[in-house]
Amino acid sequence: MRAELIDGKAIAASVRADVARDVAGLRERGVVPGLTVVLVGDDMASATYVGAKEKASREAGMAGGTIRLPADTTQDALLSLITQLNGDAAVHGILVQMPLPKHIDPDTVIRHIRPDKDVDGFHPENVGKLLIGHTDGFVSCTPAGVIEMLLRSGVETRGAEVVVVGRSNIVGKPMAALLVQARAGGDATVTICHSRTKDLASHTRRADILIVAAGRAEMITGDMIKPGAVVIDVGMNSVPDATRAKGSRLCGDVHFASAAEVASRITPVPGGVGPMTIAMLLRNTVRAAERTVS
Ligand SMILES: Nc1nc2c(c(=O)[nH]1)N[C@@H](CN(C=O)c1ccc(C(=O)N[C@@H](CCC(=O)O)C(=O)O)cc1)CN2
Repeated sequence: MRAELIDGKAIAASVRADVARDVAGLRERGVVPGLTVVLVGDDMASATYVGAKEKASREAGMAGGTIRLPADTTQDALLSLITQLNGDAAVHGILVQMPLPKHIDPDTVIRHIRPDKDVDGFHPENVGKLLIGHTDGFVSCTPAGVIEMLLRSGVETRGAEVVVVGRSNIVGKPMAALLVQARAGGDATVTICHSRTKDLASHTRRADILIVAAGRAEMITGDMIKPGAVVIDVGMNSVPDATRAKGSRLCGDVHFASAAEVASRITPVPGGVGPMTIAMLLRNTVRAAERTVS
C-alpha cells in the first residue's frame, strides 16, 4: 500500500476532547448542553448510529438522550413531539435520525425543527446560510467532518481541483458549498459528479482531492484516481461476504486496495468519515448551547 491512512477515529477523538472542554466551560456558567435524538422504527443500522450518538454526547458531558418511537408512529405525532422539543429550553439540539419510515415525509419533519436547534444542519434556513457564507447556521455533520479532517490532516484545499461524487442534500451539495467558500478548508475548484455524469473517470482522474459519497459499494477503483490524490470515502455499504461470521462486511464507495496503491492519502471504512459525523454533531450541539448564552 502506497497511501498514508487518514485516521478518522483519532481525529474525531481530538474533536470530541475539544467539545468536552467546551461543555465543561458551559457547565461552569450554568448551561448543560442538551441533545435529543429521535429514532422512529427499528432499522438496525440507525439504532447503532443513534446508540453511538447517545454514548458520545454522554461522554462529552452533555444532557439529553434518545426518544425511540415505533415504526407506525404517525407524522402528526412526530411533529407534535418536535413542537414540544422546540419549546424545551433544556434541549439545545434536536436530531431526527434518517431514514424515516416511508409514510413520513422527511422534508416536512426537517422544516418543523427550529433552525437554531437543527444540529443536523438539514433545515433550509441552515442550508441557505451555508450557501451564502453566513457562519451563524449549522452545517450538515458529514461534510463538516470531511472539512475538519482535511484541515487537521494538513491537506491544502486552496486552489485544489476537488471532485465530489454524489449530489445528495445531506453530503454532496453541502460538501461542494463548503469547498468553494473563501476560507480555510475552502477556496477549491469543485466539480460535482453524479449518476448521470458521462465518463466519470475522466473527471475523477483530474482530482487532487476526490470525495466519494455516491452510495455504491467500491465504485471508484484505483485506475480512476490521479496518482498522489487525497481520497475521502464517505460511503458506508454492507456487502455479502461468506468469509465473515456475520455473512457481510462494511465497505466504502472506494475500492480500498486498488485506490491505496495510487493515492497519497486515503480514509478507511470503517474508521474514516463515520466517526467524524458524530464528532461534528457534538460540536454543533455545543454551538447551539453557546448561542443561548452569548
Ligand atoms: N439525522 C441524520 N441521519 C443520518 C445521518 C446524519 O448525519 N443525520 N447520517 C447517516 C448515518 N450516521 C449518522 O447518523 C452515521 C453513519 C456511520 C457512522 C460511523 O461512525 N460508522 C462507523 C462504522 C459503524 C459500523 O461498524 O456499523 C465508521 O465509519 O467507522 C456514524 C454516523 C444516515 N442518517
